[in-house]
Amino acid sequence: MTPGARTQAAIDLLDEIVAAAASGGAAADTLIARYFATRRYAGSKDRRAVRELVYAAIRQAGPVPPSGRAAVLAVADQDPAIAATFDGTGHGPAPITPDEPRAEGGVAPAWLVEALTASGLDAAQQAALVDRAPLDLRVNGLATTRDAVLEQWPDATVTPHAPMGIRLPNGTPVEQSDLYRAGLVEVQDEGSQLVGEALAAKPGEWLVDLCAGAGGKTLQLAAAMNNQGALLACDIDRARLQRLAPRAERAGATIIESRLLNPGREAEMLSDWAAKADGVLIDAPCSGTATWRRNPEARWRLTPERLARLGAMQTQVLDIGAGLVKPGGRLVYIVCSLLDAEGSEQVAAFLSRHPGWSTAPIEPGIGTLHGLGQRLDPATHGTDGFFVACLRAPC
Ligand SMILES: C[S@@+](CC[C@H](N)C(=O)[O-])C[C@H]1O[C@@H](n2cnc3c(N)ncnc32)[C@H](O)[C@@H]1O
Repeated sequence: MTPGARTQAAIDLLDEIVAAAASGGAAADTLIARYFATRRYAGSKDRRAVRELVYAAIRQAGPVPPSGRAAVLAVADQDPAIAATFDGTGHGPAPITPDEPRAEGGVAPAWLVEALTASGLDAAQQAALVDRAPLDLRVNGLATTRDAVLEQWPDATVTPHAPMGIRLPNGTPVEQSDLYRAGLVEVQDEGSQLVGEALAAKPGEWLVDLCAGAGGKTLQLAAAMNNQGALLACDIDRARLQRLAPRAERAGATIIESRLLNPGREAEMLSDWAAKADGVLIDAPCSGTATWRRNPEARWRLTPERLARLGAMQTQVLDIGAGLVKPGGRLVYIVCSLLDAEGSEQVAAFLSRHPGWSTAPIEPGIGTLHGLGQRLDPATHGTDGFFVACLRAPC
């Protein structure tokens, strides 16, 4: 592809991404993969260049841009090499005309910036939410040690905070490596590893991962439990939960039972675990405001109405989880969002609904104390952002 054709491809893709954000359609990564699946003439360098330009344009535009062209023009204003490709030749975009609209810059739409500011994030912390994320892996303690992996993977370095974390250069084809295939490592952001440790899982315990998804944190819990005890992984999303079994097999995690829950019937379907768990992990559905580094167009999809719906889901999973915890047991609540409405305020509301419950310290501490929990954020800790709180049931 010529440089101009690559720019036009980015514009076309951004038009699709903007439309998908408005209609709740496919994610940017999926749209990019589909686009190239039907354009075999595009080589790997073309694909990389188009992808980079698409993501640069997404990161640059705080509010939803009016068009793909406006989004790329905003990048071209900062990058003369991109601006030069608007020459109207071949398959390239038409020349830039005076006063063409540009995508508005910024971190996010104005209402979200306001909510982030009210949640205590300064301008630098907000800007870092749309930085590029590193490629972090968790070493599977059931199968090996971090030192052994570091020896076999010369490109890897240790992550600064998580005891089993390693970092690789972005773009490393992890899933094609022998170490990954043998179950010695899992892709997991360092922040996710740190908050997964907040439950302080121990061998022999009975634990529930209530919102297990594809099991990223379930596998971490199984490793911390050294495959001893009972570990129940639940979710209402069949497709996600189905991905756990092959991952568990690869990782050699043998104590996991997975259970698909019917929305609205969760407590009934978990009645055999009522008041039995030593600990419950709730990695709740949330807006993902603190993982924009990985899918920056998510900030174009969030609306106040969706945020309110997510809040109702968080309240619901917290109440379901509380019913599973034995007297004196613990519940760890996690969201990958830095909005107080999804974090500390949810915990405060939980405490007012559940007399006798209290917050408990997380040892060792994670990140920065914030409200009724602790927080990690990309600017301060170099990880994805998380809010995490530990709650103790009355005895
Ligand atoms: C943040 S994701 C979990 C990610 C996962 N823990 C991990 O580490 O990869 C939140 C999950 O909560 C699930 N969820 C939403 N409502 C639920 C409910 N009522 N009961 C159980 N899971 C629910 C969603 O399907 C989603 O998979």
